[in-house]
Formats: sequence, C-alpha cells, structure tokens
Amino acid sequence: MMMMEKSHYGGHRRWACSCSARLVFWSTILIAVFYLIFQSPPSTSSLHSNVKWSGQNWEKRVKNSAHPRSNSKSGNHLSVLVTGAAGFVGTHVSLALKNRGDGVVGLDNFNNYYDPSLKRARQKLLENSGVFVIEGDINDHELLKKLFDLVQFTHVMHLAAQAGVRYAMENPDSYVHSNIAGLVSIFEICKIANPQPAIVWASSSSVYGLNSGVPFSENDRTDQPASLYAATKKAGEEIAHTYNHIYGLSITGLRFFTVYGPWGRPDMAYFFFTKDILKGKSISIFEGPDHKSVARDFTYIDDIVKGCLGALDTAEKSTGSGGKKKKPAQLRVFNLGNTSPVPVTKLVSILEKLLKVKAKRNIQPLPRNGDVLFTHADVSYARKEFGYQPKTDLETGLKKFVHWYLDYYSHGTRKNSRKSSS
Ligand SMILES: O=C(O)[C@H]1O[C@H](OP(=O)(O)OP(=O)(O)OC[C@H]2O[C@@H](n3ccc(=O)[nH]c3=O)[C@H](O)[C@@H]2O)[C@H](O)[C@@H](O)[C@@H]1O
Repeated sequence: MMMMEKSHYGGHRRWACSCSARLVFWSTILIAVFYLIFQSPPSTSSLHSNVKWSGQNWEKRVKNSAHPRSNSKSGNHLSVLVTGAAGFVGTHVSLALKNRGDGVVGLDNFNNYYDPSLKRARQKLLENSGVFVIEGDINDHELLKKLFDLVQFTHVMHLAAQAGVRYAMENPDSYVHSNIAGLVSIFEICKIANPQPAIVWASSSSVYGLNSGVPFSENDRTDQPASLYAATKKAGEEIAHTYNHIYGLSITGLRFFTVYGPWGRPDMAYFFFTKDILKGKSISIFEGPDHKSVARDFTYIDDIVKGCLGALDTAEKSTGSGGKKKKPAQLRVFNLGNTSPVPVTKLVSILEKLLKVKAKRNIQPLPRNGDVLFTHADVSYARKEFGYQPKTDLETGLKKFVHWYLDYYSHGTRKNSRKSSS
C-alpha cells in the first residue's frame, strides 16, 4: 500500500515536473520565434564596422596604406583599392604597386573556397610591405562607402571574384554573388565617388567558350560560354559597358589566361597535380574526343602583373561626377595570355621532371563540367596599348612555382596549418 501511495505520489510529481518542463520548453520556443519574426538581427556589416572598421587607428592605417610615396617610381602617384588582395593575382599586383611607390588598400573576404591560411600568409606578406588588407566583402555597401569617404582612390583594381571553372556546378550562387552582385556593388560605389576612379577588373579567357578559331582575339564572339563561371564573366563585361555608357566610368576588363606561379591557387590543376604527384596519388588528366589533348595558354604571374600595371597606367580618367556622365569614357577589354598553348600532358611531364617523381596518370575524357578543349591568346592589342609582352615559358615559370611550393609546404608540414584545400 505504502509502495502504491509512494509510487502514486512520485508519479504525480513526475507529471508535474514534466508539465513545467514542457511549459518552459514551449515558452522558450515561442519567445525565440517571436524574436526571429519581430527583431531583425543586426546586419553583419554593422557588427563588423563596430568591431573592425572604425576608430582612429583603423582610419589612419587605411589612409597611410592608400597614400602614394612622393618619390613614386612610376611617377603616377596612384592610390588603388585592390579587391581580392589576399588572392593570388591580388597579392602580386598589390606588392608590385606598393614597391613602385603607389598607394594600395587591400580588401578581401578571406572566404574558404580554398585554404584560408594561404590567404592569411599572403596577407602577412602584404602587411610586411606596408599594404593594409581590410577583411570585408565587396557586397558590403556600408564598408565601401566608409572606405571611399576616407580615401579618394584614383583607381580600383577589382580582382575579387569566385574563380574556378568546374566549381560553378557545385555552388552556382557564389558566382552570382561575387561576380555579378559584387561587380555591380563596386561599379555603384565608383559611380557616386567624386572624382570617380578608373576601374581595371579581371574578366577571363573562359568567355571565349566553345570558339574554335585560334588565337582568341578580343573581337571574337563571346556568346557561347561553357560554364556558369564564364557566363558570369561575360555578364560582367556587358555590365561594364552599361556603367561606362550611363555614368562615364573608365573601365578596362582583362581576360586572364590560366595564370600560375608562386603563391598560386590550390584549386588549379598545376597546383594540385604537384601536391598529388608528391603524395604518390594518381592525377586525372583530361583528354578530348579521339584522344585529342587538352591545352592551355598557361600564363606566368609576373607577366600578368605587368599587364595589370600597364592597364592601370594607361587607363584614362572617368568622366562622370555626382553619378552623371559628362562625356564618353574609355572602355577596353584586353587578352592577357602567354600566346603559346601547352598540352596538359606536357605540363605533367614538366612537373615530373622538376619534382623528380613519376606521376600516376589517369587519363579521362574531358568531363562536361565547364572545361573547354584549348585556349590561346592573341595579345597584339595589349602589346600595342601598353607594350605587354609575356616573357616566361611554362618550364621556367613552373620551376619558380615548384621552388616556392616546396619551401612553403615544407614549413607547412612542420606547422601543420598550411595544407592546401584541393
Ligand atoms: O584562364 C581562365 O580563364 C581560367 O583559368 C583557370 O581555369 P582552367 O584553365 O580550367 O585551369 P585549371 O583548372 O588549372 O585547369 C587547367 C587544365 O588542366 C585540366 N585539368 C584540370 C583538372 C584535372 O583534374 N585534370 C585536368 O586535366 C583542365 O581541363 C585544363 O585544361 C582558372 O581556374 C579560372 O579561374 C580562370 O578564369
């Protein structure tokens, strides 16, 4: 009997307990739902700006970094905002500008498309040379406004983008976000700046898509992109036309051809082939129909940097002000390639020789995921306008890359923090 009472009493208490627990649980859920519906969370930008993008010290760093040296070697005294500054091309261009005395402010969102620790290492390199890199997104209008209020940039070198041809099938949104919305965001802030800066930005050789006539000339058609990546770059070129036409922005697009070199991108074939060959892992080498070899006009980073600086130095001023165009402004597109395509099989042979390791080759048909069979640049227009002349053949360039790779990752294995993300 006692037992029964006890158990009855105990049961009642358990019931009461579980009832109040449920009450607490459901009211918490309700409060959370109300909060989510009626309270808009603080925007990430304002959160960031409170923490990272304010204060006298921050503003001083931005201004110092943007300030050209009075004895600038180029004599141009540019003050350049480089977007994607912690990226591969962004780092090299920022360093080259800074070294010749121009002012440079970097902007990068340090996303994790590939190993962000490589981007952090590049950032360190830049900061050691006096380039301040702001961590922020090109779609953050508040941050851009703040930057343009602080500095009168003469130029914007817009290199921030979602790169990679094949990844577009996995994450299409990131291409729209960075390459379309991000580009518009940059044009918008430049449009209202007074004076408006001139803009040089990274398009891509991929806009030539399925074209078969070689070498690719800027006048060729670009309406058959083979990947969403290519389509967003092509769209960027059309958007550039619009902003040039309506607002008088001076805009130069650069069609880069498979850029490689030290501090490169781990998502690119030459980079992850190196990694896999060293590990003894097999590598997939794509081939076209009827065993046709796939080839690229691989272009060494130093040549690309020269092209970028040439484009910046010959960019005319924008002609608008207060968001209105005063007269027609410059609008250009240049190929920046190496002018001598090399089959991917040859790239692998060079790597084998440099690494002294035989690759485990796995030949596969070119998947239908955005790749094209070949690229080949005609660079006569860039040569005419700013003396662009690529100097580095693939073997010489890869030698420099392998040297850097072995040095960087031999330290990396020790620290175990610099693994590539490919
Ligand atoms: O020049 C360009 O426009 C583009 O160059 C590269 O794109 P891609 O030429 O495809 O460079 P990789 O991804 O490094 O591929 C190089 C070559 O290796 C081949 N490949 C790639 C991957 C693989 O596993 N096996 C293989 O044979 C590709 O088909 C291609 O022919 C960049 O990744 C793009 O961001 C850039 O815009």
